[in-house]
Amino acid sequence: MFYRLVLLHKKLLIIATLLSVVSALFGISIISLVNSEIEQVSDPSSDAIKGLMIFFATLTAFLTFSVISQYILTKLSVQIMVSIRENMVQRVLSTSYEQIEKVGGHRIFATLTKDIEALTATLSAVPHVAYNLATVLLCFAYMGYQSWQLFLWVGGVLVLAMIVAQLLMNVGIGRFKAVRELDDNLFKNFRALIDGGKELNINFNRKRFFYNDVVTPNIDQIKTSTISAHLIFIILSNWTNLILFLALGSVVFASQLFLSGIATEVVVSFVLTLVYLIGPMTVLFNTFPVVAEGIVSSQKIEKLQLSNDVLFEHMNSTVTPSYEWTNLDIESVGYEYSRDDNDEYNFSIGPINLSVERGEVIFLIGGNGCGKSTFAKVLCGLYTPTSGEIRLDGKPSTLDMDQYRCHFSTIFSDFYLFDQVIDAKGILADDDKIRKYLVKLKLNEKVTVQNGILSTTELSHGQRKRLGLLLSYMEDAPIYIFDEWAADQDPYFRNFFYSELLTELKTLGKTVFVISHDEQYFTFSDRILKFESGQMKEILRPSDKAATRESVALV
Ligand SMILES: Nc1ncnc2c1ncn2[C@@H]1O[C@H](COP(=O)(O)OP(=O)(O)OP(=O)(O)O)[C@@H](O)[C@H]1O
Repeated sequence: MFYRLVLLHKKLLIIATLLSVVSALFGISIISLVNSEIEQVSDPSSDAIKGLMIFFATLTAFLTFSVISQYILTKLSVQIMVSIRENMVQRVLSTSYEQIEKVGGHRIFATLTKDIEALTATLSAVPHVAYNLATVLLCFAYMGYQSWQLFLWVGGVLVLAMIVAQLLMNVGIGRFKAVRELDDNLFKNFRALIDGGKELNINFNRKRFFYNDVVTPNIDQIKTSTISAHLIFIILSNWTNLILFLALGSVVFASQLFLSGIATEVVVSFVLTLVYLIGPMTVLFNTFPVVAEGIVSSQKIEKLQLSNDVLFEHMNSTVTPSYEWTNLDIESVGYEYSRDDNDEYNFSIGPINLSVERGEVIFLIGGNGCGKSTFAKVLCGLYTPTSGEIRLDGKPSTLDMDQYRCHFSTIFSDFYLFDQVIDAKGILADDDKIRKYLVKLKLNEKVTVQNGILSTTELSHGQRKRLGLLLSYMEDAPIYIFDEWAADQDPYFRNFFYSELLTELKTLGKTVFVISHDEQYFTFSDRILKFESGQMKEILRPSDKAATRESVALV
């Protein structure tokens, strides 16, 4: 990812780096100029005015190129941040629901906040590193040009420093990795803090336990690990500073003790260059922790196994369902939840065989945990079958999942309510049509709509579900899945759902799957599929004359 993002911005990066090199060249020229002026201090024939003018001209050029390159670098940082954000949102959107569920929302959330920030900081540091590295390399070249013997001496000291620095860097990265793992847990706790607000507020003992025994130890661990990680980089930074001074001292002493043939001007020039180098070298050393955190974040992002399919060309087109479909065939379909290392048991459904025709109203029934919702998620393409095949008019669902999924509109029990109402074309729906359904669902006194945007979604649970129904209705999909929609509705709306809405949808030619425990309404189904421990069998409806004893004991 790191490499890909650098490539994406290579043009600006190259321009910024080239300007940085030019600016660094002017920096070196200033040193060289000062150096030659020192040599002429005792020479009365020297033209100091001319020297001064060149000095100011060089200063101006140095300032101009520095400002321009820094401006481009800042622009680059912002662009990098924008593209990391876009890239991550695209990757999450391209990732299957299955994988997101498996990874866990808190980890994705931690990545969307923490890792994006860390990666942005690292990538933004790349040009600064390039700028300072260019300065350092040019200074080295300048020193090498002045005296290769003295340069070898300085180089040896610096290589030694770099080997130790690399070892320290590896330890630091390891410690940042440990911190990052703890951060995942912190985000999980943050989520509990918000989502569990009711439970925490009502029960003081839980609140105390959550604070003292869950959150505080987590935060303390992060504190200790972060300090220990930064300690490594403090040691690293001081070590490299020390080495620079050591190089400075060694130039002075080595030129006296071992390399006595070297001219004083050359030694002075080396000292001046090394002093000048303290600035760029300090910047480079200070970016070590930033780079380390970026590396850890980049590895963390890859570990989430988000989709790399971020080619969103088709984002500009709409997928359209076939309203005239005739056959939905579910052939030997099975699904098994993937097992975690600490899972002793994992649930599976199937093999399921079923053939559905357009316009059928099918009830899915069975006790808690028998696999109804799991089947519904497989049916609408949120989960990919682990065995068997689903075909719509003979076309396997896996050929084009987005195309297949667009045939469904769903309301699961943990549904999310968007405040933008969109129609079948994926554009904001017509206000008058929305208002008609707000009235029908008795929400018109609570919610208004303007340009397809609902005024509020802050409603009671039952009302929110009704609003969910409105959104689903406006999507105008050929197939609907309602997962215990009526469970928390009052008798009026429960009756409305089974006796009016289902009939209306059927009349419109829609196919409806209803997960239900409401036995008294089973007569509104065309077919009933009963689930038991992941297995499905079709049973007769209670109203059927030929009903068997089994059809009476439905759940
Ligand atoms: N995300 C998941 N990861 C792993 N296993 C899961 C997951 N969701 C559900 N399960 C397993 O699948 C089983 C069936 O769950 P499912 O939600 O399909 O039941 P259900 O029939 O819809 O139940 P209910 O009537 O209570 O809604 C659960 O008992 C659980 O063991």
